[in-house]
Amino acid sequence: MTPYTEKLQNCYCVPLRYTIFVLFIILISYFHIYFKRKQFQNITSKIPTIFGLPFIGIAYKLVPIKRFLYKLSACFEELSTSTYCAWLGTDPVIITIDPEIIKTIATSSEFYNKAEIIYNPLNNAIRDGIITSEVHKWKHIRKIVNGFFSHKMLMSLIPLFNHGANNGVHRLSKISNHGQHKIFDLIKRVILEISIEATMGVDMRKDAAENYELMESFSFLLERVAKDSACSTMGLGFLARTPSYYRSISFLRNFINKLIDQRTNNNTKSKDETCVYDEDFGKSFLDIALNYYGNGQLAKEDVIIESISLIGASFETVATAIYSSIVMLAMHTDVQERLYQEIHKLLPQNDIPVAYDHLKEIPYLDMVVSETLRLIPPIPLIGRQTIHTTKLTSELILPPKMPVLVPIFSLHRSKELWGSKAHLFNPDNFLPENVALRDPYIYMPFSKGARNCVGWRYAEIAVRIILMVFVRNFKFSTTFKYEDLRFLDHVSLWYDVEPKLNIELRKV
Ligand code: HEM
Repeated sequence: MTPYTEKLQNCYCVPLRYTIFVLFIILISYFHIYFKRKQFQNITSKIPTIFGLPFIGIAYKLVPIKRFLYKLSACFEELSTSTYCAWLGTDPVIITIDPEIIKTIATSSEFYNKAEIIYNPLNNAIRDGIITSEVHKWKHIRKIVNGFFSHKMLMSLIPLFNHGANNGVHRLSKISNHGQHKIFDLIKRVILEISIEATMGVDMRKDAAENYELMESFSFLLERVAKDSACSTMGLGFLARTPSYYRSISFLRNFINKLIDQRTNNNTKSKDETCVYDEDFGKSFLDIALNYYGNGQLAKEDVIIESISLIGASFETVATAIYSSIVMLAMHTDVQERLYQEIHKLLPQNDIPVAYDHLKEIPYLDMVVSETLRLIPPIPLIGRQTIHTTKLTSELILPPKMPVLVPIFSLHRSKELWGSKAHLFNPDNFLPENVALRDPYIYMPFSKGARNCVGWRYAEIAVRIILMVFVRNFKFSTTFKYEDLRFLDHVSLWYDVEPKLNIELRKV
């Protein structure tokens, strides 16, 4: 072979080898997709299915996160269905707002596990805690955590909720009567302080700077986890796990570790000075958890993880519920006036603390809060997955580990389920006679069944007490239009643009 022909051969052979290699990869991928789709044919042939693009499915439609909730909702209307299957990455998921199916996944022990496809990013950040853990570990932890939410414990927190509410009034007063303000951060701070006092038994108000960093770390982490979820379906989750993401995790862990050490030291003293409770009443979650740690039923790592889980799960959700209720009242001043009258009649003097019995005599507040949680559910999307092969409906048999997602946001706004005015704020939706007519599984801000929100009673009491104190002190208004509200899924629900509010101090 002459040097010329050898050069010519090399010149053609290298691209040819690459072409064959690429064709081979395409062929393998084609067969992979073909067999994967065939494997799920007994599901995809029975319900409307969106296959999307090979390997990423419809994941590209869900990024940016701004469109995520709205896209999920739109598919129900486009496909005229209450249950559809969509390929997210290389796996199919069932997405449903069908109350019958929701009842099955909420109540059947076959669906106790959380859907890995959406919870893995949270599990990466807060390893194997109550929110994401698999059924065996979850049962053990849930039993321990349930202890913190007994009636007696919740009653012991009422002075703390009142104290936190008054603290909020003090801070809001400083910006009242001075134009429109963003107040979500202020509310989040107040609620974070309450959450930490309740769960850790430590007064956080003294350490404002650390408190702020803590709030920022939680919020940043939730935002990263949401991005991780969206990108992971395309295999790009690592893009969300930046150095700041790891710094936030380590900041939170160190913070909780420090509190645990502080608390363990204090517990050895005869009288605990940092504990904010009356000794006759309950203890903090940390006290209970440390007890289990002491007798070997919980590892220290579990105490750290469950503490982060409880603070994380409680503070953004409760803050969002309170802030959203205020936004709704500011946008619907007739509702606000009626609510004020109800509260004023019950508690004519501003300095009387709200007691548990007062909460039984505020039906209109109950309706306002329920309607707010319908339109603006702080957790907009949940998901479970099968443990074994399981019958979901008479037609659908699901293989193990098949995820079923419930977009609570879409469920609560479905015109099929809530009527043509489903998108509008109307507390009358929660008049007892209207509630009695509805399927209970079309409303689930706290989820339902054994794996529902463990803190729902805590949340209901805290939100009501704080709102009563705020509404009796201030009149809220805004120029922001209800129709312009848009929401994002950052694990918890976020406002795309936060409405500014006018806060007017009421004359007593
Ligand atoms: C308005 C406030 C709240 C709302 C709307 C809310 C909503 C929810 C929802 C929908 C779930 C189910 C999540 C899922 O299935 O993935 C959940 C779970 C959970 N929530 Fe809440 N939550 C609120 C407040 C709280 C509070 C105050 C705490 C604790 C103090 C808390 C602790 C938890 C925990 C630990 C779980 C996981 C339970 C388990 O898997 O066993 N939440 N919450």
